[in-house]
Amino acid sequence: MSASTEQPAAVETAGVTRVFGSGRGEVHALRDVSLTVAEGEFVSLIGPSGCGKSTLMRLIADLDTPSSGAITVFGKSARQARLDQDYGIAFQQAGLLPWRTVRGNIELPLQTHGASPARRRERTDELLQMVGLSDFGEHYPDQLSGGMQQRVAIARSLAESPKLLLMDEPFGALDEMTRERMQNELVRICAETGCAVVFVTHSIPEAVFLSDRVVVMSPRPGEIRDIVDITLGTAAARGAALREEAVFYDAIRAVREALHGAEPAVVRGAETR
Ligand SMILES: Nc1ncnc2c1ncn2[C@@H]1O[C@H](COP(=O)(O)OP(=O)(O)OP(=O)(O)O)[C@@H](O)[C@H]1O
Repeated sequence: MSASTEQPAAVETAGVTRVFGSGRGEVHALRDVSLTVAEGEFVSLIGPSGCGKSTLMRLIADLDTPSSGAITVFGKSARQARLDQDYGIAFQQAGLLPWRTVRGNIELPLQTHGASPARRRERTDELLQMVGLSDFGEHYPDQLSGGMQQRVAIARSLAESPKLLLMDEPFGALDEMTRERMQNELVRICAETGCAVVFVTHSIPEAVFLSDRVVVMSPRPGEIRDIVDITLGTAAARGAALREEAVFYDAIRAVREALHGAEPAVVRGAETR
């Protein structure tokens, strides 16, 4: 992906290691993680609790710095990509500004990039409808449930149709029906906008439904244990009916086997339902 004639990868991590603390308190969170996410590719990270998934996301988003190794985003340093706001972020904690209304939060990226008030209103209306919060535009984040706050954060991350989305368990606090609806929407949006996504989840079916590749990580220190190619076809083929099909279950089994390795161990923190 880094050849000069090709487009730079959406994300490239090369030998990324992150060690927290020092001496006896050292925690090796990630070891030698090399991963390339192509433009337009949907890649999920899955692995046991504490294996460094969020750490990797924070490093890509330049909210933290690797102990060694390098990260580029569209060929730029992680820092430059953050300053240029080259991607949308939806992380576990919604990260909304409590003093702005729901509408004000969703509009923020549009405002930063100088969209006109009319354009902002139109786009925000669209997004509010998409995440099922049309009646809550004038509410403040602390007036919403955790799942509603997450949906606001997802709407905000999509506001500018970015070429890259960094999503860390964005659907974790949603009820099952809303979660499936948001998954369907995300597949549609990715097909429409051609955006790349790096997506952290504990749910194997969710990873399989959404992804082109599922990156399976080992317990701490997190390393890439395996990468499973998911060949379920284009967005059009990934309709709700796919969830009932044998190929879907085959892909789930492949990821589960990669996650559990040789032994059928119970991997804490990874849901197989
Ligand atoms: N700022 C920090 N200081 C010290 N240790 C940290 C810090 N951030 C993360 N860690 C440690 O690094 C390891 C990886 O944490 P991380 O949150 O990335 O895991 P995760 O795979 O996202 O877990 P989960 O699936 O439970 O969300 C954990 O052992 C955690 O305690």
